[in-house]
Amino acid sequence: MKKVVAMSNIHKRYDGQQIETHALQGVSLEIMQGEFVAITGPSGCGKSTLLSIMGLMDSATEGEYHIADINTSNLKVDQRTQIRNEHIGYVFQSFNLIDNLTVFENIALPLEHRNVKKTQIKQRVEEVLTQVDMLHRQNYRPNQLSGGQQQRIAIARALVGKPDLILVDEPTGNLDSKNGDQVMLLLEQLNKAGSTIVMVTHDSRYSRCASRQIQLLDGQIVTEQNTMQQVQGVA
Ligand SMILES: Nc1ncnc2c1ncn2[C@@H]1O[C@H](COP(=O)(O)OP(=O)(O)OP(=O)(O)O)[C@@H](O)[C@H]1O
Repeated sequence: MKKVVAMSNIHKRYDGQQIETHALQGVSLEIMQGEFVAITGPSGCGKSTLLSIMGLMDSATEGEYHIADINTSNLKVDQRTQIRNEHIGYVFQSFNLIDNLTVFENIALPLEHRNVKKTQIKQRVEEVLTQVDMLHRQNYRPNQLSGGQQQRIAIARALVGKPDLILVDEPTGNLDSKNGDQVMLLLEQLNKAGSTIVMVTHDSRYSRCASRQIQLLDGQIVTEQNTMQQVQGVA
């Protein structure tokens, strides 16, 4: 199995005007291809900071981070952007879709940035729309869809470039429980089909859907466990 994430002794310090926050304090972590990892822990423990560093949206102050065997420590900004575009897909709590583009155009965007041919874009976008069961809404705009449907489109957009890693930040935070359950079920299906997923969640019902749970406290990993059981009402 390929190692997708390898973090070694990651620290993150934020310099405030008067105080420095030591948000991550020596996190070491490996994630293998095909895993579904949930990161949990109380507010302020460093979950979003860890996800941002994993997603190359922010840099560690100290430590080494390899994604798909690429050492990210000394990359230039444009190299980081390229690696982010090619290796990582994101799903955010607030969907982050572009309202004046159609569903199809939103999903096509990451492939257009890579200069993929139009015919290939059409084929791949239709493929992921079918996977999330939203092909019939391809000409809609995001504001014509329910929250759950918008999150499925955001998941399709994360999938379209066949990333090594899908990072998911509180995917059910803006959804009612029925739509939240459907989104979690979709993530489980994608993981079973081979996607490697790392998800931050406050919701212990959903974190148990992951095959591995990592709990953070005050910027450090305090417990890890494998969770094989499925959650009633979700699976
Ligand atoms: N840009 C920033 N500047 C200064 N401090 C920050 C910044 N971002 C986060 N922090 C601090 O770092 C710590 C970890 O924050 P982080 O957002 O990673 O926590 P979290 O576990 O995701 O919290 P939540 O569950 O509430 O979203 C907190 O003490 C926070 O105040």
